[in-house]
Amino acid sequence: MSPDTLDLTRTEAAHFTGVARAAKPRLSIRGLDFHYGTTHALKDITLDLPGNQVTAFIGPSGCGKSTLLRCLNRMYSLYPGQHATGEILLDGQNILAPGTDLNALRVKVGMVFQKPTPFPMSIWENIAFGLRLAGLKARSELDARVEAALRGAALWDEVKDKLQASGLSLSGGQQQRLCIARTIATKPEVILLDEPASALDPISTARLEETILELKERFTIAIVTHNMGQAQRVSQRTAFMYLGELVESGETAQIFESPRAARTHDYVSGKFG
Ligand SMILES: Nc1ncnc2c1ncn2[C@@H]1O[C@H](COP(=O)(O)OP(=O)(O)OP(=O)(O)O)[C@@H](O)[C@H]1O
Repeated sequence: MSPDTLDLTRTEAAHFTGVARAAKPRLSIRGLDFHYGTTHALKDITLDLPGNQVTAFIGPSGCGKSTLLRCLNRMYSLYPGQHATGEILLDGQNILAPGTDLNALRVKVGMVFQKPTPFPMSIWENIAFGLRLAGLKARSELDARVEAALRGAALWDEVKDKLQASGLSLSGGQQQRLCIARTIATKPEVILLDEPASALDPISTARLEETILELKERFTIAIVTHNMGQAQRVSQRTAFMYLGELVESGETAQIFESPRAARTHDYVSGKFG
């Protein structure tokens, strides 16, 4: 179901999909279509992600949440046969345009995956690795940036006395915060989180959610989550998707308390999932 099928005016439709309300978008998605070969996975998605806010992508399995996230840093470009059309504007530049510098894009738009993926190296090296690739060499500067990243990911106090221990020796929740530290070390503008707590216990999940709320002060964040409580706790805006379409988006409280579309209501109230 799209706003068109509800017979809305263009202004109402813009309001309905959150385009009119989102102040100062950091990312603007316009008319995005995505294909895996012949599978049409995203259909005419238009959505703004405002800066310094968390936007949650929710919807039933297979609706296209992860695909939408993977468009935002062109992750799909690594795979043959996957193809996006439309526009995704970051700082006014269409990142889907041919000739986009994908390495530079992925520094600006960092990503954290479902399962923690620390490199098999020390905690310090996990973070210094990307900084070195970005050209940093001085040990004192690397130390300072490693510490700042670990503090930003709320991990410093737990690891400051064992920076040379393997990243793989940390708990699952700590590993996920290490991956966040690795991502923020290179100072991205946007952080993409693909079900980052799905492999974590409740205490680690709560810690991660606190970290996400702290990070939004400095970054623009998009999170895919199946957990409706989590979407309400960490996000300021929510986009509900169904069968590759964006059904509606808006402030999180509005989506959960007074959704406009019947299908959104049914999903957030647990009638299907
Ligand atoms: N590599 C792929 N090749 C072909 N089709 C794919 C591929 N990845 C995903 N799809 C299809 O694209 C659609 C959207 O998938 P996507 O993974 O984005 O959904 P999702 O909402 O993130 O689902 P889930 O909540 O189960 O992770 C689905 O129909 C899926 O089968």
